[in-house]
Formats: sequence, structure tokens, C-alpha cells
Amino acid sequence: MAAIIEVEDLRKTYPGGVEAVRGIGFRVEEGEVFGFLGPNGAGKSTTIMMLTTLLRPTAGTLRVAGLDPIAHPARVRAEIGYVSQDLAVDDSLTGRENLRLQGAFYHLAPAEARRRSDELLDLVGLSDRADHRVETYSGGMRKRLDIACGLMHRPRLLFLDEPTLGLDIQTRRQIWAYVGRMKEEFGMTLFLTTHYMEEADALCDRVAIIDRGEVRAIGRPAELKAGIGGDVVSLRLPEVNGASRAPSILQGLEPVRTVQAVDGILQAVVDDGDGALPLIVQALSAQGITPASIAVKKPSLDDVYLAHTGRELREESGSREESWQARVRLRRIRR
Ligand SMILES: Nc1ncnc2c1ncn2[C@@H]1O[C@H](COP(=O)(O)OP(=O)(O)OP(=O)(O)O)[C@@H](O)[C@H]1O
Repeated sequence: MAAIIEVEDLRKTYPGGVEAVRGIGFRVEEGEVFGFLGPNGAGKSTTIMMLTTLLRPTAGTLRVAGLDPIAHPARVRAEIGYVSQDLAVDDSLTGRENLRLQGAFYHLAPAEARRRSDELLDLVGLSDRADHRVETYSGGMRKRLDIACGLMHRPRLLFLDEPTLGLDIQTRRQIWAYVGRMKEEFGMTLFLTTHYMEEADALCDRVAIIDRGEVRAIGRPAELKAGIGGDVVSLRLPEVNGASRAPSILQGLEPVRTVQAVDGILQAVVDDGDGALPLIVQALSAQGITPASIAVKKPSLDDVYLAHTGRELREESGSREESWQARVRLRRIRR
């Protein structure tokens, strides 16, 4: 397979000295769905902006569709689409008008723009609301239209920055289905950022975990999960005297590989969950600690993220969704 994105030792330091991206490298193959996972401020948007010609790197090399975005920004832009976190659609126009306007930006002939907008309205399930003004759309409908706008010029490579942020699970699943269709029907390469691990797992052929401007892990979700190994035993402990010693008690047990405490829950990675469980319970009860609940599960991408960054991504989702909702509200007020 040929690489459609090649990045080597890419860096961005903003004026004022913020090192947003600190020497990252990765390749995205043509036709892949590639996910960039990371918390607020990890450097995801900065990386996307450099890949999409919107920001100049401080150092490093990058090629997008075989071209250097700094030397050939217009040629790169013709090959890519970019759906940012901020909705780009115009509320005062209808869905169909927004798409035609997008077609005009890319100098499509009117008949071709009509044909493509009909096709895309169908793809994102908006045909029956196409002639209603966008201000009457729900958040999910706006996002779907936004994605359709990003597809009008049939890019080879589509960047989606948090495509499902703030949307309910049903709408999120619809968007996943459209992403799948774009890949299948148009052979498009998709580069998306997300903080929903379930989404990354369901959609992405490969993911990179980025934290504080560095890539911590990269691979297929199944490989990354297998890399954690075995099972994860989660224990909720009562707040009794001695519970704080639980991590070191578990760490001393032979089948336990690693132990992390998150939000009062202890997570122990073990080779074989069923075999390790009695030993864990026995060791804790010998110290007078009885867990309030215990669960054994296969590692998820959340566990991969936790293992590589030392914290959970989930804890930041709430604030991120709130800030997105606030941005949508502001847009409506400003009009
Ligand atoms: N224009 C700027 N000037 C100075 N610092 C910036 C600028 N834009 C971003 N940063 C900083 O660079 C770092 C990376 O930001 P970036 O927006 O790339 O992160 P992110 O992973 O996309 O996070 P989010 O999901 O919140 O958008 C952060 O510390 C941020 O505050």
C-alpha cells in the first residue's frame, strides 16, 4: 500500500514557547481509517492544521498525497477535505444551498454540483430536509451536513476533527455508518480525531495515541489491546482503614503485571483473570479489605490509553462536550 500521509519528526512551537507537537512521526496508508486519540491540548488540532496547510510547522517533514503542504498548498487542498470542530454550515441557507455553495467554491459546474449534492444528501440521510433552513436542524443534522460539505469536491483524503463530539449515541452510530460508506464507496482515506474510545475501536483500522505533543503508541486497535495482555481485573474498594495499601498488596502477587488506580477503582492487568481472582481476593481479605465489587474483562482501548498515558480519557469528555455545546449556543446567539 502507498502512504497518503508521511510525517517525520514534526514539531510545532507556538509563539510564546508552547511546544504543542514535539517530534511526531507516522504514516497513513491510502484507503485506511486512521484515528488520532488524545486528551485536550494533546496537539491533535495543531497536527491536523499542519497537515491541511493551515499552519506552518516549526520543523520536520510531511507529505500529504505525495506533496509537501508548505511548497504546494493549493495542490494539497485540492486533494483533501477538512471538517473542523466548528460547524462551517450557514444557518440561514438550506441544506441543499449549503452544498451548492460549497460546489461553487470548488468551481464545480452547476449540473455536477446538483448531482453531487443530491447524492450526498442521500448519503447522510438529509434528502427529506434538504430544502429546510439549517437553523431548523438538530445538532446531529448540522454535523451530517457539515461532513457532506467536506465531501463535495470528492477528496482523496478527508480530515474529521472530533466528528461526533456532543452528539447522542444514536447519531454517533449514524455518523460511523457514513464513515464506513465513504471508505467503501469512494475508497477514501479518513483521518479522524476522537476521544470516544468505542468510536475509535469501531471505526479505525489503526490508531495513534497522542499525549503532550508526542505519539505514545500506534497500531491496530486489536494489536494495541493484545499488547496490554491478558485480562483486566477492576476492584472497587470500600473506604476502610488499610484500603490505601491495596495497590502494593496486588503488586506483590505473582499473576499481577500492573496496577493503576483511577477514580477509586483499582485496575490490575493479569495474565488469566479467572485464575488470578481468588488469589487477589484472598490477599486483600488477609489484610482485612473486602472489595465492594469486582469485574474481570478483556482490555479495551480505554485500558490501552490508560497504560500509555497514566490517565483516563473519559474523565475529560464531559467538559469537552460542554464547551462544544456552548460554542453551538454562541453561534446561534450571535446570528
Ligand atoms: N494559537 C496558539 N497559540 C499558542 N498556543 C496554542 C495555540 N493553539 C494551541 N495552542 C496550545 O497548543 C497545545 C495543543 O493544542 P491543540 O489544540 O493542538 O490540542 P488538541 O489535542 O487538538 O486539543 P482539543 O481537543 O482541546 O482541541 C495546547 O497546549 C494549546 O493550548
